[in-house]
Amino acid sequence: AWMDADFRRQLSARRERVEDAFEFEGRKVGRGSYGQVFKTKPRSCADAPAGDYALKQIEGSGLSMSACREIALLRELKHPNVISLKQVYLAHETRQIWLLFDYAEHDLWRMINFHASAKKCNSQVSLPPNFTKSIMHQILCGIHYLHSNWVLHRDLKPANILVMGATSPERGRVKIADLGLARLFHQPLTPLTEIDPVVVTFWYRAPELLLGARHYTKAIDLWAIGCIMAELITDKPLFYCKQEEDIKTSSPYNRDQLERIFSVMGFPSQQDWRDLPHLPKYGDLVRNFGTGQQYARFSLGRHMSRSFGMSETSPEFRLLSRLLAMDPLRRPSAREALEDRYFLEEPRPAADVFNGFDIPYGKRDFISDSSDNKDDLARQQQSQPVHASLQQYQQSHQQALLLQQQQQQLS
Ligand SMILES: Cc1ccc(-n2nc(C(C)(C)C)cc2NC(=O)NCCCN2CCOCC2)cc1
Repeated sequence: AWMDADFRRQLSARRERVEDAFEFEGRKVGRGSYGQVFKTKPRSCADAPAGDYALKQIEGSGLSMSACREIALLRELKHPNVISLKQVYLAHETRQIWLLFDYAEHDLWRMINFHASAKKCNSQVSLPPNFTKSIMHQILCGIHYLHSNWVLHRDLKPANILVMGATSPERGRVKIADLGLARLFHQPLTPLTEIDPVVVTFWYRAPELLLGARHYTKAIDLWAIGCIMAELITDKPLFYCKQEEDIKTSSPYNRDQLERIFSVMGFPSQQDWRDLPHLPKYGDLVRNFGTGQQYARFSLGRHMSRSFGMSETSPEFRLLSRLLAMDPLRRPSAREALEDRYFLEEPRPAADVFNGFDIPYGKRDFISDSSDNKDDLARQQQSQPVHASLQQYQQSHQQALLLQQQQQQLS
């Protein structure tokens, strides 16, 4: 061996083992094709500051391409709105790779589901008036940082927008992450189902990708941010489209998803999107949709005003319609979006998206090893039964109100 045995033994004896430094048995919060994630705290002997951490055990062994990319990428990036890699552990015996992150208790997927369920049971959950604006501002700050470092996200969706919990010093701060399928190739045409059987959603995919665009662009990330903004406002995925169980087609062209986009946005005319006819799947588009006359009366303004009473002249709507321009060349850059009037007028975006309000969401569930992957994943994506966390929230909220009244009587 190139390293003499005695020296190797010394190194191995001194190397900090992840299981010696952290306690994570039975505290798995995530699992997918990319690996598994545990919620953990440092043991007293570890030199990590107190607090919650996320330990990601990378799938497979040795320095796989995806492990290499994640480590190389994350160690270069440092921004308050981007997940930060704290430490890398290499377990030599098992050739396992562990990544240590600050733990994020919440994510937009679970938060939006919580509000959607609360609406269904007619329970009001009070949120600060600048909630959506604060989240949007921090997503755009994070994406502006990534794009200025020529990093494209490629898979922005609510599940990848994390928010720090009440016990974190960064309470209510957005952290952009990528929990999803560790894509082996960065071509948008790789059928994701080859990598992971979990059904992927196309709800956040820009129209040019669905029409065969061969390369990801910054504008593709901005489209997804527009979809997330609409979902924060309405608690519903804007381009919700039922998913076929197993997506057989490896083609990027997804007729149902395009149909949903057109029934919200209307059909793009020549002057709306000059380059449309040059896209690879334009032939399929014409074959399936003709001249799109049947969508003539649809528009985003009509959709948002009819279903959510949003005024087409409000700054909120104007930013949304800029982000959701069908022609990628007409979408704003992250910087241009941050300079939009929406962020300059009251109420201003806040550093803590909860603005000091009680955080109503439950903690992440731990997933056990017993049940098989699919159920796990379904349950893992389920938030804690809403009524439970809703009751907890209402009780703590009632107590807070009662306390406030007593204090007022006293003062
Ligand atoms: C192959 C691959 C996979 C992921 C990445 N990746 N990329 C990013 C961006 C946001 C910088 C683009 C973040 C990650 N990794 C990641 O979020 N990791 C998961 C962090 C786990 N959370 C930490 C906070 O608490 C909840 C769990 C890169 C390459």
